[in-house]
Amino acid sequence: MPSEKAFVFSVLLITNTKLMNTEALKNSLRDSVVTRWAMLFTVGFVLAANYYFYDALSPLKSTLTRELGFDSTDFGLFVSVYSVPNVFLLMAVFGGVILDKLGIRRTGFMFIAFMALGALLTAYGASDMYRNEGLGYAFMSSFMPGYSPELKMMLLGRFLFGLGAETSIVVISKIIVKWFKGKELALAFGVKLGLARTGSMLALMLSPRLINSEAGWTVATWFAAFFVTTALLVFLIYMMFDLKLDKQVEKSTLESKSDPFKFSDLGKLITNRSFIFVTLLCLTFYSAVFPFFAFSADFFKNKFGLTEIQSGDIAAMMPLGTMLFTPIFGFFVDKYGKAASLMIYGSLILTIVHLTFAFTTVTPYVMMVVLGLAFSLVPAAMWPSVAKMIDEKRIGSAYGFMFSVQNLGLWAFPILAGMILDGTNPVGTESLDYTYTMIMFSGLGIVGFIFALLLKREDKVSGYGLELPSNSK
Ligand SMILES: C[C@H](NC(=O)[C@@H](N)CCCCN)C(=O)O
Repeated sequence: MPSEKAFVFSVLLITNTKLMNTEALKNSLRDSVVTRWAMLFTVGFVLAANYYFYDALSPLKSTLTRELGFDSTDFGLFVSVYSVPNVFLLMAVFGGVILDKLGIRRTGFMFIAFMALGALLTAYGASDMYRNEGLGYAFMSSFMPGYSPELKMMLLGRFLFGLGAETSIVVISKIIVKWFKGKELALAFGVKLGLARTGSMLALMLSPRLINSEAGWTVATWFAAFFVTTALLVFLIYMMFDLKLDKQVEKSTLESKSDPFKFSDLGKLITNRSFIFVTLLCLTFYSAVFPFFAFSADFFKNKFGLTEIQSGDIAAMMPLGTMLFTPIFGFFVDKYGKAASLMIYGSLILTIVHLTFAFTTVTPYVMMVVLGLAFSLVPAAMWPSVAKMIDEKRIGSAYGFMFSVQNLGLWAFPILAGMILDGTNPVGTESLDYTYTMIMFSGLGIVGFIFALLLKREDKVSGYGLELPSNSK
C-alpha cells in the first residue's frame, strides 16, 4: 500500500538522519580531546584577560591617589561602574537573549569588542596623552566639575568594559557546554574558573611591578588594555573553529534548543524559593568577595605597612588558592553531592576571615589562602546547583538574572566601602583604618550564611537534591 510504504520510508529517513547526526557528533572536532581542550584554553585566555583587567587597578589605589588625585570614594566609584550596565540596563539578562538570537560568534565578538574598547578608553583616561589636553579632555572638563576629567574618562571606559565583560562570561559558559556536553563538563567548568582566577592573580602580581617601568606607571594600565585587545584577536581564532564545528555538525544537534525568552520566565524564576535563596546568596557572598578583593591590596598596605608589591602578592594568594581548590570541590560535588552544605561552610569561613581581618593581626598570607578555600567552596557548589533547579532551556536566563542581581552588590559595595573609608579616616591620615569597612564585609558574610542555611532547609521541601551527587538528579 502506498501509505504504508510512505510511512516505512519516513521512518527509515528519520532513523537515517538521526544516525547521520550521531555519526557527525562522533566524528566532529569536539570528539578530539586535544581540540576541545585547546578550545577551552583559547576562550580561557579571553576570560583571564577579562578578570585581569577587572582587577588590574586594585593594587594601584594609592598610585591613583598620588597621580590622579583619587580619594577612596572615587576609587570605589571606579570599581563599581563596571556593574552599572548590568544592573540598570539588565545587560547580563539581555546579553543572554541576544546570544540566543545571534549565536556564539557574533555575540561573543560584539561583547568582547566592547570590553576591548572600554579597556583602551580606561587606559587612555589615565594617560599623559589625554591629560595633556588630548582628545575629549576639554569635553570631560566641561561638566560635573566635582569629578576630574581623568576619572570621568576612566568611568566611561570601565562602564563599556563592564557592558561587554558580563555577557562575554555567559557566552563562554555556552561555549563550554557546546564543546563538553556529554563529556567532562564539570571539570571543564572548574578549569574555566581556574583560568579566570589566573587572570586575577596575574593582575595583583604584575600591576605593582609594571608601575615601576621606565616609561611610567601607566604602563600597567596600557598592558591591561592590550591584554584585553589581544583577547579579541584570540577570539577570532576560536570563531574559525566554531564555524568549522557548525559546518561539521548540524547546529541543532549541538546547542540545546532554547525557547525564545519571555518576561513571564522571570516571573517563574522569582517565585521559585530555592532559586531566590541561591540568588540572594550569590548577591551577598560575591559582594563580600569581589569588592573586598578590589580594596584588599590597599588594606594590607595600610594595616601591615607593606609595599605595593608585597600587598599585591598577598592579595594574589586568594586566586591562587581557588585555582587549586575549585576543580577539587567541583569533582567532590559531582561525585558525593553536599552542595548546600558546602555553601554553608564557604559562607561561614568567609565571615570568619573578614572578622579576623577586622579585629586581629593574624598573618594575611594564611588568611588569604583560607579565603580562597571559601571562594572555591561556594562557586563550585552554587553554579551546578542552579542547573538542578532550573530547566536547561531556561538556564541562560537564570544565570543572566543571577548575574544582574549579583552586580547590584558589585555596584553598591565598592562605593559604600570607599565612603566608609573616607568617612572614618580624617583627610590626610597617614595609614587608613579599614575596621569599619571590614565589619561591613563580615556582615555580608553573615547574611550569606543565613541564605545558605535557608537554601538547605528549602531543599528538603523542594526536592531538587542539592545534597545528592550530580548524576543522581
Ligand atoms: C562565575 C563567577 N563570575 C561572576 O559571578 C561574574 N558575574 C562576576 C565577575 C566579576 C569579576 N570579574 C565567578 O567568577 O565565580
